[in-house]
Amino acid sequence: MLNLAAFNHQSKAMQEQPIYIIGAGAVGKTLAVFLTLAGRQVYLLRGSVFNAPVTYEEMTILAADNNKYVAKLEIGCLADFTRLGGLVVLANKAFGNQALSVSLRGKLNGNPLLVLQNGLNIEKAFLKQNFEHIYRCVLMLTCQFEDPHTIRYKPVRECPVGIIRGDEETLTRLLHKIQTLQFRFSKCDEIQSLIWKKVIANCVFNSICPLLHIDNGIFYRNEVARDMAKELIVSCMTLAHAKGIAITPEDVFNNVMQISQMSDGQYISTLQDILHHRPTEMDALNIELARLADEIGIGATMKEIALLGRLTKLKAAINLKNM
Ligand SMILES: NC(=O)C1=CN([C@@H]2O[C@H](COP(=O)(O)OP(=O)(O)OC[C@H]3O[C@@H](n4cnc5c(N)ncnc54)[C@H](OP(=O)(O)O)[C@@H]3O)[C@@H](O)[C@H]2O)C=CC1
Ligand SMILES: CC(C)(CO)C(=O)C(=O)O
Repeated sequence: MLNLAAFNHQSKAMQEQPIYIIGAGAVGKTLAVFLTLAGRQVYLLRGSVFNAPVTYEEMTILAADNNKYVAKLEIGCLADFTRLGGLVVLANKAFGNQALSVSLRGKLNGNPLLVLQNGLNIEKAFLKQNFEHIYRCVLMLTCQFEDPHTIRYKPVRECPVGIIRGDEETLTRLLHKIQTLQFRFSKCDEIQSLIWKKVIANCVFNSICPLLHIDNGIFYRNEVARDMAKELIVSCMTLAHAKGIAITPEDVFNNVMQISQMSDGQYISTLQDILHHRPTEMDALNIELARLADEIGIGATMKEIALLGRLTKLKAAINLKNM
């Protein structure tokens, strides 16, 4: 049974602790601005750099309601802390998780880790390192740099958060801690099906949009693109069902259409990566789904998903070489 006095005491303690956001990119900076303006103590830490001097940046978030949210952010590194005394939020690229699971080991002291990244099985490294509290958020928003100090932010809807390893009480407390009016989170009991729904949506968006060099609204505006999305979604169902994930193609398609409409004009994160000559997260999207299908002998069902993933990776690699 829930001990209310103890819960309230721990909630108050967590409210007073800082929040550490790892990954000073579009999502990390957007969240840091909203939390700072809501009065939380926030440390934004570089994900790809372990040790460097602290810097200060004024960031402006342009929201969908045309309001501007401005805050000064302090940006440091993991080496500045021997211990992280509060909630740790991962807003770095998921391919950095293996190395981060090693540099974060021993620094969390039982504090929760909240993963804000796209992809399937991205929590694996932290599970292997026996992190006690791992929570996963499915991001339903877009953040895009307009210039180095301005980010255009379009939320789609509340971002669900569920337990990978941990407990309900900690989840409730951490949601309370990171909730703001502009960057909304909600508690979710079935996080695995939402992860799969989003990953399949990402397989469609994060390959087709970069390959066409077009914004997210294409599926909402164009019938041919919409039909392609439907075909790709249907092709993922055999794998999802074989993995015990109870989702329907209609669920995923509606998700794609909602994201497409709400983020019309924004570029998908993978296209932003390619345009900035950065590596992509394809290995945790199309390539991971194709790998899982191969593993259980149904690789043929994922041929198109795999090919789109490989083409997107190739486009990113060519762009990296042409820097
Ligand atoms: N932008 C968007 O609209 C959306 C993004 N997402 C997801 O959110 C996550 C963050 O994306 P976003 O903010 O757009 O990405 P950005 O590239 O803007 O920022 C990610 C940050 O990750 C860090 N990073 C890069 N490489 C490594 C590495 N090898 N090891 C550790 N850290 C690394 C860098 O941090 P630093 O500079 O601090 O070193 C970088 O600033 C991704 O998983 C993305 O898929 C999901 C939905 C929408
Ligand atoms: C599909 C979308 C826009 C939703 O948040 C996304 O995940 C991305 O930009 O990578």
